[in-house]
Amino acid sequence: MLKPSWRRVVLKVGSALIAPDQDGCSERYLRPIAEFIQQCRQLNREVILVSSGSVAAGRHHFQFQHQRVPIALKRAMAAVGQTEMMNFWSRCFDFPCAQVLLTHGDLSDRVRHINVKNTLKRLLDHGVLPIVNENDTIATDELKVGDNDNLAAMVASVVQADALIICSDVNGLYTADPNKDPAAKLIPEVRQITPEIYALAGGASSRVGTGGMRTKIEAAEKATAQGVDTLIVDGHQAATFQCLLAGNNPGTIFYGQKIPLPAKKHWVRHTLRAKGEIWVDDGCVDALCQHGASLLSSGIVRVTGDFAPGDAVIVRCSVSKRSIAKGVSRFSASQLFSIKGQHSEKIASCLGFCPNGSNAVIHRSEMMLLEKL
Ligand SMILES: Nc1ncnc2c1ncn2[C@@H]1O[C@H](COP(=O)(O)OP(=O)(O)O)[C@@H](O)[C@H]1O
Ligand SMILES: N[C@@H](CCC(=O)OP(=O)(O)O)C(=O)O
Repeated sequence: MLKPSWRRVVLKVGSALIAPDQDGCSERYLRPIAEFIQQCRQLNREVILVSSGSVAAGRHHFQFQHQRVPIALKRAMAAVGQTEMMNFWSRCFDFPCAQVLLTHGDLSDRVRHINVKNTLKRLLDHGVLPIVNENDTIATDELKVGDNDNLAAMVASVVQADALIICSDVNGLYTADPNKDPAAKLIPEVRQITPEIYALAGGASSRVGTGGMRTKIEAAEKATAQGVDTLIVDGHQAATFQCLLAGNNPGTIFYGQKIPLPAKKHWVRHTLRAKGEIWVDDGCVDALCQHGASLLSSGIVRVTGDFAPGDAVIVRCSVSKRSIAKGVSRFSASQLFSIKGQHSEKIASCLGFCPNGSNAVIHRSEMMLLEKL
């Protein structure tokens, strides 16, 4: 059941709905989705659309028969398909649409992240429908989110949505891929995303989808951590949208956590990518996990990777090798190499300066424990 009070929703539409025949955009499934968006707005509910499909929509302009498309050609397909897709959506509405193309780099840089947030807010305030996609034409592997399920979850966090609705070609999470296992059963509700839930997910079975069920569960984990209810629904069926408008769940609902993660911690945990690892001793693991302490240099045994101050890192136990926490390091890898194992008072003499006036290597406000020990 959807919360009756929801006011702002992120709606993600997969490629198989935009260009089901890989022959340009098709109206077949988009009309009922467009009507749903219109009806939401009439009910004073704000919608942010995350639309996949630039590659699938642009593909027919290129003479290329193989299934595996080279990346340079994919970028070109995305460039032409994105305009077709935007034109298509714009024609569905009598209010303005705005194209918002993002990469992971835009969401992991704090200033650009805030710019994205402010722009989306202004668009919503002025009645414009934001239509978000990954900037596939320029995104490199390091800068890419890689799939629009995770991108939609990051957007839901940026705009503090009440719900994330992922429209797919399947009506929810099943006990196994229903396209492969006819005995698979729909799971209508998920309260906790555990490794067992991830184990149910297979890859994409359509020729156009990216990521399959796994990326949808990752998206649900990101969104629910910030209190956002997440639904996976079948975007092929007009009845799906009537059901949603009536406040019912037509597929699988992952319930938002009752105590959402604070925004900064959520960003560290679910948006930033770790650039290295800090290996710590048992005493340090205990201080972090049992006493909520900040990470100090004295507990550090080893540092791997190349990171700068402000980059995210994984904290790992040097004995069990388990990942303990993720946080923002206030020191670079090379600085930590000089101060590892040293008491905090020695930092200034080891480095010749104290880089940021603080002794914590990772302050507890910028660190997330990854598992309960
Ligand atoms: N446990 C599962 N439950 C439902 N679908 C699954 C599962 N495992 C794998 N899938 C596959 O995931 C597909 C949806 O993902 P994908 O093709 O990436 O769609 P989209 O374009 O909507 O993102 C389904 O068509 C289904 O074949
Ligand atoms: N950004 C890509 C879509 C990536 C993606 O996640 O696709 P899908 O699995 O169909 O939602 C595009 O517009 O072609």
